[in-house]
Amino acid sequence: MTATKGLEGIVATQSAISSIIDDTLTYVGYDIDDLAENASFEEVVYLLWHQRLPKADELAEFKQQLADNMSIPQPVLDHFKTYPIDKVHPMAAVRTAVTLLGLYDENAEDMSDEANYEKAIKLQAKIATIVTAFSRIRKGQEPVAPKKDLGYAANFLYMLTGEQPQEIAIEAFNKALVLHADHELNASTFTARVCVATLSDMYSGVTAAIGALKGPLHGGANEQVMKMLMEIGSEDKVESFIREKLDNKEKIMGFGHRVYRKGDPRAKHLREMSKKLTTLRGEEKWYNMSQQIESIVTGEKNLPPNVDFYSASVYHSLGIDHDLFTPIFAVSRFSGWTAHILEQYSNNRLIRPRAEYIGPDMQKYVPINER
Ligand SMILES: CC(=O)SCCNC(=O)CCNC(=O)[C@H](O)C(C)(C)COP(=O)(O)OP(=O)(O)OC[C@H]1O[C@@H](n2cnc3c(N)ncnc32)[C@H](O)[C@@H]1OP(=O)(O)O
Ligand SMILES: O=C([O-])CC(=O)C(=O)O
Repeated sequence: MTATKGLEGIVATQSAISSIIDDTLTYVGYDIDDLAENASFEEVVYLLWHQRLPKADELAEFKQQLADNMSIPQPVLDHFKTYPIDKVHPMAAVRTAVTLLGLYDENAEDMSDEANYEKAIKLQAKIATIVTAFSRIRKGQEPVAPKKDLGYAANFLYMLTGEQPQEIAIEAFNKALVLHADHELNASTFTARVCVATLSDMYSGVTAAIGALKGPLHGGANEQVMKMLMEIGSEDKVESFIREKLDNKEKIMGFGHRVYRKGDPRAKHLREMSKKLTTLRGEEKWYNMSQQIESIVTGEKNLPPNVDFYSASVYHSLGIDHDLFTPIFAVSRFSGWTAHILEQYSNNRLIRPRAEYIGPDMQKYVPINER
């Protein structure tokens, strides 16, 4: 038995949800470029869960179901107030809140198909409220209740700020949600599938996935990218900063990918949005600095940017707090996680690989006073 480090290249399951073939990403066979230009996030969620696009009446009903399920139990809101608020990373808060939410779902343990689909709706609806409510409560603001007549992207921004968002912000945020929704067997989705393959419940599956997304080698990279841009501070400092990092063999956050070789197809959409939004905000420097970093890292290491790189300056331009970038990734990825959980349940087998043992051989127990 020989281990493959990081399971690189191992095909661990079959899935009909999304695919990455020759650097092209599709959701259920629809090219991500097509969906990014044309689809609403709700349509994409429906697509991932049903493996087909909704008809107009189905979409209207689906949007209504999401809007109807957005409010969260008062004890979950109250619980936020008990956190050591200035020390808690929002991803940790969200992880705890999602697990707490499970306690208030009387059908949490019901494993019927209908109950699991309903849980997926509830989770997708409520995660937007959890993230936005936590963001407000930690600033001493009251949470803002969702508006039933707003779409998902608009509602998120509305609940975050308490103000009707501008069309351009809704459009950009919707596109970002579409781009982050699913990505084959990435680390957090794999985590969710491993968890529920034991026939554990959906709340456990998404909680496990949040934990995996949080890390800086995965979803946590978008916050780190903004941290790096802030640390560099200005365009004239980019070159020396990045070259020093590369010389020290440090990783540049937002670059590289386990699967893509030529480039992440989502990055170009975010690059374009970054240019547009930073310009509108009069803060082109974040885009210019990002471009400079891209040209150095691509030139020196042949590593293209991934989805996390330009999403940083996009979210920053939307006025979003930097430590909310990864929770926002989670808001979108809930759709993919729940789609994969439903798929796993529908054709389940325990996921249990083997380890190549490299420890010492057959040792004899030594009594404690002889060690
Ligand atoms: C949504 C997402 O999860 S997208 C990914 C988000 N994560 C990041 O942006 C973090 C930075 N990137 C990375 O750490 C990696 O590229 C990963 C984790 C995404 C992929 O990792 P792997 O496929 O395991 O590649 P691995 O980490 O083994 O790197 C291979 C080589 O490329 C180098 N490398 C990979 N990424 C980077 C990077 N961002 N900056 C500099 N060098 C890098 C490594 O140092 C290594 O070099 P070596 O062979 O000389 O030691
Ligand atoms: O697929 C991966 O390894 C990481 C990624 O890009 C994602 O989850 O969107």
